[in-house]
Amino acid sequence: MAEKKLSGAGLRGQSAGETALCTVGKTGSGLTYRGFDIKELADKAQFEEVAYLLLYGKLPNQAELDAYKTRLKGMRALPDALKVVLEQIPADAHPMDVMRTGCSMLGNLETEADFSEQLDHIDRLLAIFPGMINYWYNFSHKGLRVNVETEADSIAEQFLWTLHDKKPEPLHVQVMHASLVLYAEHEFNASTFTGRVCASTLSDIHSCVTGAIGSLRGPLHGGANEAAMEMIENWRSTDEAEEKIMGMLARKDKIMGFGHAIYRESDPRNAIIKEWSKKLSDQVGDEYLYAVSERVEAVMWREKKLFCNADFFHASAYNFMDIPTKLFTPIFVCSRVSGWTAHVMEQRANNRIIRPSADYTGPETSEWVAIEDRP
Ligand SMILES: CC(=O)SCCNC(=O)CCNC(=O)[C@H](O)C(C)(C)COP(=O)(O)OP(=O)(O)OC[C@H]1O[C@@H](n2cnc3c(N)ncnc32)[C@H](O)[C@@H]1OP(=O)(O)O
Ligand SMILES: O=C([O-])CC(=O)C(=O)O
Repeated sequence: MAEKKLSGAGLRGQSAGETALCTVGKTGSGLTYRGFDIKELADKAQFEEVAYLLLYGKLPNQAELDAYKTRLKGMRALPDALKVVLEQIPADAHPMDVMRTGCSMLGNLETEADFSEQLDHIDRLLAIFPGMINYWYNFSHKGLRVNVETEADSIAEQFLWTLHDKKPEPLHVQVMHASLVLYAEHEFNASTFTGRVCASTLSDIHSCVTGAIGSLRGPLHGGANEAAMEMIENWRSTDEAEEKIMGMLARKDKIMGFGHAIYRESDPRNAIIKEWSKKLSDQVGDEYLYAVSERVEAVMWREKKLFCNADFFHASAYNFMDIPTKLFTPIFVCSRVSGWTAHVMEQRANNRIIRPSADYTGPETSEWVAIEDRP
């Protein structure tokens, strides 16, 4: 199978370094983490197993997994000073800005003094992020100071538990595990590359992750799951969806949740999350959202040969689990922090400052004009 032609702007098709963490689109549509196929990981692994694989270099055995989960469970508490900051952030703030601020604040409170401490800080970020965003969400939207030191067994369960302030149902936890596995790592995508550039200056781990959060926020990257939801939630029938998509294509609008910088004919994560979305749709008795999503998928392929990326069916899947749309991209952060930080460690282990060149397009020479003589 021919690979997608990768050339032109956006550094497309240029190698910007080496990684042992992930391959994307090597066979046109494949995705592997340290050689493991994404389908197998999403079907069989808990998110903590995948995080361990990325961060510690191998799949954990049962004793290692149990110990890792216990370690993460013990790292969930929010420092009081972080709670104070979270309580200042208004309800109409974007939750990705809350993630960015929360991560940065933690960097002030628990600064990485030496790279030898990196794994402690990384595990702390993994453990704290779900409770951090949901503490802010519940406080700002409901005046509730939610307990983040729950009995949740995993990061997947912790997210849902701290969001809804109760133990979630097993099916939802299973879907969250799969979702977090799918989002964990993706080679040199924009947010990971941001993190690596920051790491290459020998900056601290919180700066690397804070920068990566900022890059993930945009609708061309992680923000697409929210943007897709905001689009499809307005449509009550498949015919309405088709009519609206045709109109958007005629106006040359970008359809969020479609297309990819590397994959050519499909994103392997889509089939997996789509299947979960269908299961959840049946469970909640949904009458149109899944069908609307499927019609949009069919029309986009028929009209443009554009396929759903990882974000599109995540929108309906999260919606069926009663997750507010504005929290979709923060879930991506709770997962991708594993990949980002694995890349930071990889960069640090074999570092040279990332500093490419630019093709200059400005004037050859400019003549100085005194300020009083300028037009
Ligand atoms: C987890 C993730 O981050 S996955 C990505 C999430 N982002 C989105 O879903 C946003 C929508 N998609 C996009 O904007 C793009 O497909 C990107 C940013 C993902 C990739 O961008 P590129 O690599 O530049 O796309 P690509 O080179 O394949 O584009 C080819 C053509 O298809 C068009 N196209 C690509 N995606 C879309 C889309 N979603 N809707 C409409 N047209 C599109 C491009 O505008 C381009 O048209 P042109 O040749 O007339 O300029
Ligand atoms: O690889 C990319 O460009 C975007 C993406 O799918 C991801 O980061 O998961």
